[in-house]
Amino acid sequence: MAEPLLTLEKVTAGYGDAVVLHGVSFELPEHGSLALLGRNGVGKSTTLMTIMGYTQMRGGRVRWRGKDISRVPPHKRATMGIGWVAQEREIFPSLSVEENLTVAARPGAWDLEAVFKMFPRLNERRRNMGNQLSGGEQQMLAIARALMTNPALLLLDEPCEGLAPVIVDELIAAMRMLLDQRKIAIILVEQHTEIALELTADALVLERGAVAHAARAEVLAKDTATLERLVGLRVAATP
Ligand SMILES: Nc1ncnc2c1ncn2[C@@H]1O[C@H](COP(=O)(O)OP(=O)(O)OP(=O)(O)O)[C@@H](O)[C@H]1O
Repeated sequence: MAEPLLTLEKVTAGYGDAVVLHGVSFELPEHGSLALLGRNGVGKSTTLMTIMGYTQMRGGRVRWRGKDISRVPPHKRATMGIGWVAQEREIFPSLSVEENLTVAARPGAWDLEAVFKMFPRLNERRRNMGNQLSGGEQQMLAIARALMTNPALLLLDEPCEGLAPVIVDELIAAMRMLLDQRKIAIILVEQHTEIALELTADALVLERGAVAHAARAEVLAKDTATLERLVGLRVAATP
């Protein structure tokens, strides 16, 4: 079998003395897609931050294409092909849209033309400063900027949070396009459970920093009992 793109092996990690993740294990294949679900505070963002190298590992391993990267610093992981879109978006306020995009760009299929094709709004706003953008435009810019690094894996932390439904639809369309192209792997943390499960191939539900359930996304989407128990939402079953 082909080597997974990313492997977490019994990862225990947290912040200083606070241990948040307790033995988290999963694999993601090249071009795979995984929804990371669970109630507030169960460790979803911490899992993404651990993959990026921003937390303190207490045990276990993070492997990238088989190589142990547990001690590799975040900037090196970025150059290896891991792109992270933080919940806070972290747009540079005093740089233009175009400057925000080119500042971390690396050669590859994703260039200005490609990201503007995916997000035409950003093209219209290319000379605007980061602080002149709406929340939705900032989120598009954050995703586009991560794509400009031409990652093999994109970590998306609640990209639809707090955005108007019309913008959420645009973001969903963009994520679907990304996944359909099957040139990139995605881990998606999303409160909108139905959206996440519709987009991704696989799903993982965390509870108190541990994996409570793993399933194909289409199977979990119909498993309302598990969703109600572990995600806490009353989710309508997909027919
Ligand atoms: N920088 C930090 N320092 C210390 N503790 C933190 C830090 N960030 C998060 N935590 C703690 O880690 C735990 C897991 O938080 P995390 O943000 O990973 O959860 P989450 O599942 O992403 O939830 P949410 O949907 O609320 O973001 C929480 O108890 C939180 O208080």
